Amino acid sequence: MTQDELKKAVGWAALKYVEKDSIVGVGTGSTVNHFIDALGSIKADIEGAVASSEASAQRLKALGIPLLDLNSVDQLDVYVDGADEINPHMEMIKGGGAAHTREKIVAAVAKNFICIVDESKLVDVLGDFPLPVEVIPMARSYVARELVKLGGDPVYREGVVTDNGNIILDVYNFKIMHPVEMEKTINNITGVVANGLFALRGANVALVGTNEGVKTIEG
Ligand SMILES: O=C(CO)[C@H](O)[C@H](O)COP(=O)(O)O
Repeated sequence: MTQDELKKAVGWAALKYVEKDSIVGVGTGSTVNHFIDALGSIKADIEGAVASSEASAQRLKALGIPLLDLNSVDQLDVYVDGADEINPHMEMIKGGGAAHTREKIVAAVAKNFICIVDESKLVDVLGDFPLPVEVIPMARSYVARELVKLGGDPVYREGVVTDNGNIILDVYNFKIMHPVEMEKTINNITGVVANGLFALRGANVALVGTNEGVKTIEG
């Protein structure tokens, strides 16, 4: 199977976590795009969706799925999203699509985070994928210097402006042995909006697309 076929398989498999008449938290990315297509097939059975990005919102809207503002929702049953890396502790790196800040916010409101990935995203130690950090534009150089002090090599993602009007630094060469501590440390740098580590709030379930079928890992 191609990587996109594996993504499609997990996108559709995630439907089984969607409760009737519920509001669904929806992530961002090429794997989630398959989940959005799947959600379109049951749109009459759900109340609507909360999107973690403008891109996902557009896609949901195009399929006629009602969009809700997160501020009007107390709790979501599920949040479904992809990841750039996931380790055996269900900790992730996200933000390859520059959407991780809103993804963290929507995930925070959800009881269960269902992570949908193809098997290339499974790792033992996070950090081969450069860690995305969303930064207030005027703090770019200061934050970059602080990230160098932590041992990373930050690179400005040219031409990318997040949905929140900020910039992204991708940090190379971190071997992230202690994701929770690293997530807190980077978030404490003044000027950082959010980093792409999802360790304080990891996934509850991972659906992994493999050539042998979709595997379910529970956290
Ligand atoms: O965090 C994300 C976007 O900010 C995505 O979930 C992550 O980049 C995975 O994307 P894809 O499903 O396209 O491989």
